[in-house]
Amino acid sequence: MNYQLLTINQELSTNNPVIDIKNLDHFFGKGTLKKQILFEINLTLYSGEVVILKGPSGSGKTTLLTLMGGLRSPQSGSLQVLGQELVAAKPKQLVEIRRNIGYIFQAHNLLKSLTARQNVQMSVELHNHFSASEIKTKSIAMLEAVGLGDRVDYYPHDLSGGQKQRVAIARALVSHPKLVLADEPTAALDSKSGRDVVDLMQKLAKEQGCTILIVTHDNRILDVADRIIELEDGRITVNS
Ligand SMILES: Nc1ncnc2c1ncn2[C@@H]1O[C@H](COP(=O)(O)OP(=O)(O)OP(=O)(O)O)[C@@H](O)[C@H]1O
Repeated sequence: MNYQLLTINQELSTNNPVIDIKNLDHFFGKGTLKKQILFEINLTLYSGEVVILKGPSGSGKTTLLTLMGGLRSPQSGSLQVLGQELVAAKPKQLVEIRRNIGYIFQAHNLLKSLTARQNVQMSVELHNHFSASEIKTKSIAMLEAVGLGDRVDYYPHDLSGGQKQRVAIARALVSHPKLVLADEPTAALDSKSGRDVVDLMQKLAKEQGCTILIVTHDNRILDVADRIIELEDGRITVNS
């Protein structure tokens, strides 16, 4: 046993929370229509982990994912993303945190009028420290990494569902975010394409050392996870 390596790995996983949530509640609606959706969520995600979030429809998975992604404002408790507190954060701070996160959704959300490369480039252009030629090179390299080196100039309508989702993965990972949030990334795909897509996400996440959280109903992909979290009626019931 290499104890030095073990210690380093332990330090890496315990010292680097990418997400740290404490006593988070969330409500929708106002007055008599006010309804609590999330209850006392406590959850820490560490650097380099692939985590699956599952649970019945309506249990609060997407709500939790959008809170972690700075896509809606958390109301109480504490939610830290990459060391930044999002409870009571200003809209500008949420925008800033979103730059450090890659998002992959069920519908790939590619822009129809842009080629695969241009769709990927858009995400790098948010980071203004790269030159135009660097951005182009990075985008092509990322499309090659997802197996679409021969499709860089194709428009979305000329790509299959699985290929479009691979472009979305390239777009999410091209700027090497520390966190990738994926909401039902395989829902619109057949089982083979779905499998390929999650295998690819896992491989790239491990190569880049980023944390990846996948919300899914798809029991066929559970084995890609280092950890599975289960939500039921807005509460975490499994964290293993
Ligand atoms: N913007 C909103 N306003 C009011 N209620 C909402 C809103 N968004 C979600 N809800 C409610 O919050 C609950 C949790 O929804 P959420 O989409 O987070 O669940 P989910 O586990 O992701 O479900 P699914 O697996 O069906 O996508 C549901 O009862 C839903 O109706």
